[in-house]
Amino acid sequence: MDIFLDKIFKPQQDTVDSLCTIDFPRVTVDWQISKVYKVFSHALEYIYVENKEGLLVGVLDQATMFKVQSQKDMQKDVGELASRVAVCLVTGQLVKDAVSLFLKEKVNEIPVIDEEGRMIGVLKLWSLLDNMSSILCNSYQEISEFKKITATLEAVIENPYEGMVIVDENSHVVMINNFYLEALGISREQALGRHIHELTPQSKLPDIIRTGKAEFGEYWKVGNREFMIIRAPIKKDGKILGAIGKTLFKDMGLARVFAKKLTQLEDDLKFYKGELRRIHSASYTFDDIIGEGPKFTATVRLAQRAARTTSNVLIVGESGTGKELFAHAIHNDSVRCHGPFIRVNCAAIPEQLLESELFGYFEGAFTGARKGGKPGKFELANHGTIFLDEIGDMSLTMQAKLLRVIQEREVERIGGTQPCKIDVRIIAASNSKLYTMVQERTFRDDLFYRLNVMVIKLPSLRERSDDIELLANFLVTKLNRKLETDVEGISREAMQILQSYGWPGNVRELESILERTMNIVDEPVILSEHLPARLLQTKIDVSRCIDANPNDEQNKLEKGLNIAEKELLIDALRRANGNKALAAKSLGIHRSVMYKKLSKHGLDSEALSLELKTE
Ligand SMILES: Nc1ncnc2c1ncn2[C@@H]1O[C@H](COP(=O)(O)OP(=O)(O)OP(=O)(O)O)[C@@H](O)[C@H]1O
Repeated sequence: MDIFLDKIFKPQQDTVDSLCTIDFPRVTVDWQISKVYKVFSHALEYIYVENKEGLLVGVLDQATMFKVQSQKDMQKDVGELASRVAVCLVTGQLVKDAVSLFLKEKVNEIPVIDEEGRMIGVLKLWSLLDNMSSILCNSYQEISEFKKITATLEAVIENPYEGMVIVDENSHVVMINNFYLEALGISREQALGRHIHELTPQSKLPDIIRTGKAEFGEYWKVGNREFMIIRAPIKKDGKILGAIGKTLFKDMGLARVFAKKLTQLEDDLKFYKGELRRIHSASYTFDDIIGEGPKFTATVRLAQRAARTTSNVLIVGESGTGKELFAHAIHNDSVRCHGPFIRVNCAAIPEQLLESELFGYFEGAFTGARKGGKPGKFELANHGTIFLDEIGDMSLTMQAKLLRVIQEREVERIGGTQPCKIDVRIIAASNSKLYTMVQERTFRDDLFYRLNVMVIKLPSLRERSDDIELLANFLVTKLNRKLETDVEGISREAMQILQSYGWPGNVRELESILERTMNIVDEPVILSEHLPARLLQTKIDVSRCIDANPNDEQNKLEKGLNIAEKELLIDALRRANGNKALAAKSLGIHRSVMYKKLSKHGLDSEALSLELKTE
């Protein structure tokens, strides 16, 4: 203790002198101390404030009753208490129940902190009432805590981008930030403690206190500044303690930018929702299905009947015969037309992924499982239709799982424990091999019979060559839209070639040949020579072009020879890997003759490379 005394207590005469005037306001005592003082005055407390050097620098009001009568006494008194002052000054903490040797009283010491948080002195207090001093010390501790919270709150409120005002239950301002003060054009002193209507007559905070209901996104104008604001009641245990008013944006300019971004986001969302709906919806109806032959129209009628039932449907047919087109049309003609249409190509999805694609999975179900999990196609198709294309390519294990889904009408995500009920109609499609597969036991017969409730067999294009002209003309119109071309039609001769071809790829092949031809023709009409050589080959083989129309005035022999010549040229070039000199040699003609003939048949390098590629 002596060490502290030596270090800290160095009485100075002039300081002690000045104390005699008891110039209290010279000491910066923050509001907490003022509050403590108020309590003291009732309790007949004696209070004085020492500075860091341990000297008295002020005595609080009623404490003028303090027993210090002379400068000498004062010095003595201060000296007596200096030991505890030292402890307090060093630690900066409250010292409770210290015993004053001089006064023979219990003394409490509270550090005096200035507005910048520096400790400028120590407040000594001792009570004539025994426990009063410690009660006051406890209040001091609580007040200190409160001060810390207030400081944090003030830091939060002092947001340079938002205005904020807090009123008590009587609508008197208890807190207000600089932004708000600036907007109002007044100082903090002018605002604190005043009724909010004195600052902003139009404020609705009193209404918020009355109703207890918050208001969001309200428009508020102060001076020439406009804001969007929210007003909300401050409640504790159901009781309204006050209200808060807060601007949402620094100004309306920002609000407008925000609103614009929001609108943009909403538009994007609408677009993506639309896209998703489009992806998950069926695009075609029965009106898009072209064909007038009796066999084909009977098939369409059967499909229309199937659409109106709730049964599963199996569509069989060669590749490109329109199985998916029919599935779309059936869905769109069914009661589920407003539900999703989900397509799964069982052949395109690797075996190990098919299960998770169809049934989905939970997060962490397996390595690489997406965060949050993923719904399966069956879940996505709920209340709609799932189209299982190429179902014959599904493994026996998956077939068993699919059968369970069909029977139980529920799916269980991988990694899950609870199956989920689904309401999905299945349309499956396969090429005609499915029957053979059942016989060979590579396709489960029980599943086959579950799917085989309504069977739509689509004829190949060969079987309905009477529809080729109609289809080809329909496809030219469709492709003109897609390619932005103006092809007017197909010449009679070219049409005859199309009709005599075998079409192993069915309508899809017809569509792709027309697309490719339309991309290269300059003439308004597709002529026979525009068609790929493999179609011409068929024509020569069957010699139908020449025999087709006996009334044709043109030289049929010459035409046939022309076609044969073109085909021979292409064939020779293909064998020579496109090398014209070699091809000419193999045909026994001069290279210049070869060039002339290529030009005669419109086989410039672009057309030629297409021809060579197609085979
Ligand atoms: N009757 C038709 N009328 C109009 N377009 C058709 C017709 N049949 C098929 N198409 C068209 O032919 C193309 C192939 O049809 P789709 O994909 O439906 O055949 P698919 O039998 O499902 O083929 P795959 O078995 O290879 O999946 C599509 O562009 C489709 O629009």
